[in-house]
Amino acid sequence: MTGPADDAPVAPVVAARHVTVSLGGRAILHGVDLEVPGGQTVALLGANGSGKSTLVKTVVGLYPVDGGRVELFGTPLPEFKAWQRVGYVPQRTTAAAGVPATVGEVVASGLLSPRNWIRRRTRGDRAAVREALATVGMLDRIGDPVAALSGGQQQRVLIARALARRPDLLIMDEPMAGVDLVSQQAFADTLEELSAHGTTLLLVLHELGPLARLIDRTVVLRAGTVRYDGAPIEHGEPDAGHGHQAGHVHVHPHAGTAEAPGTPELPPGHAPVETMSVRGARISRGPEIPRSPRGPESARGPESPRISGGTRISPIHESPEAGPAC
Ligand SMILES: Nc1ncnc2c1ncn2[C@@H]1O[C@H](COP(=O)(O)OP(=O)(O)OP(=O)(O)O)[C@@H](O)[C@H]1O
Repeated sequence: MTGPADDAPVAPVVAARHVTVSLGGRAILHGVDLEVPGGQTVALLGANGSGKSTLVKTVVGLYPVDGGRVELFGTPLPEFKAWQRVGYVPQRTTAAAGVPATVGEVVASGLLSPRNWIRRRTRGDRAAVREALATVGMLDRIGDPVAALSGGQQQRVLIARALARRPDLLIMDEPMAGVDLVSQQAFADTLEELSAHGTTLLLVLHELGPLARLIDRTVVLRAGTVRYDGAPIEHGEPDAGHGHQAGHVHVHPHAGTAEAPGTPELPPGHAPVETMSVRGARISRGPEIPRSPRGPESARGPESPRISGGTRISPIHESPEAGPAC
């Protein structure tokens, strides 16, 4: 029998509702709406300066909102405490940051919050670190100083740092930047495995590239507003090279269904899709096509399967201000 709880709507993992953000006295985001249901993989695209990093930083609580609100797993951000469920890899800086730490230490730091920084590592922590490093193909470098790694390898260490806490939501800001092609493919495989286990992925990208096969949906920002939200498209830059008007966006080949009759309407609250080209044809609206096998209910609970079924780490309880691993 189906009880009332079974019928209860499942909250999106990420919900930004009419979010407005100002930085340095300038409005950067202008009423952005974004909902990411559990298990979905969303690419956030847009030109330089369109507000992608600002949006994801706002989602993880690094920037305050002027207006609107953000919810994670159905909880308004000011009350959100389950940061162990969230992994965040910022736009590439450096994993070394002048600190003479080893790869293993940097990854292990992702398991700690400011409140438990000096607690001893448990066996479960060590297993989580090793598993995360194996996932990004860096386990053999666990004892090396991060400063000795290439930029791409440092990026993989930062990704492992986020993976170590086995997040239900993983947000990454341009994770492919500076990563060589072979590593990009390996990284795409890693994300695919995470996604298959129900991890929700929000990825800031300039183009889909090797991640194209994973992407369920693309959202394009322009000048701090959502200009496209729908089927995967390769990139959200104006396409001068193809003779279309500036502002048109290209549809990824997988999005061919956008041409099909009976194209579903965008859900309420989503920005209308601007005119775009689909294999040479012009359409004015694109469907949102979430991958069906993983519905919202697939957002994992605490006992859901993890990257490879390894030893689980103890949950680390953090204060709301502690923020995600980043
Ligand atoms: N801390 C800040 N203070 C003031 N302005 C900022 C700050 N951070 C970003 N901005 C401005 O906000 C706008 C959006 O920047 P943001 O980094 O979010 O864009 P982006 O789409 O991520 O760009 P990119 O692809 O180049 O990383 C830009 O005009 C940028 O100069």
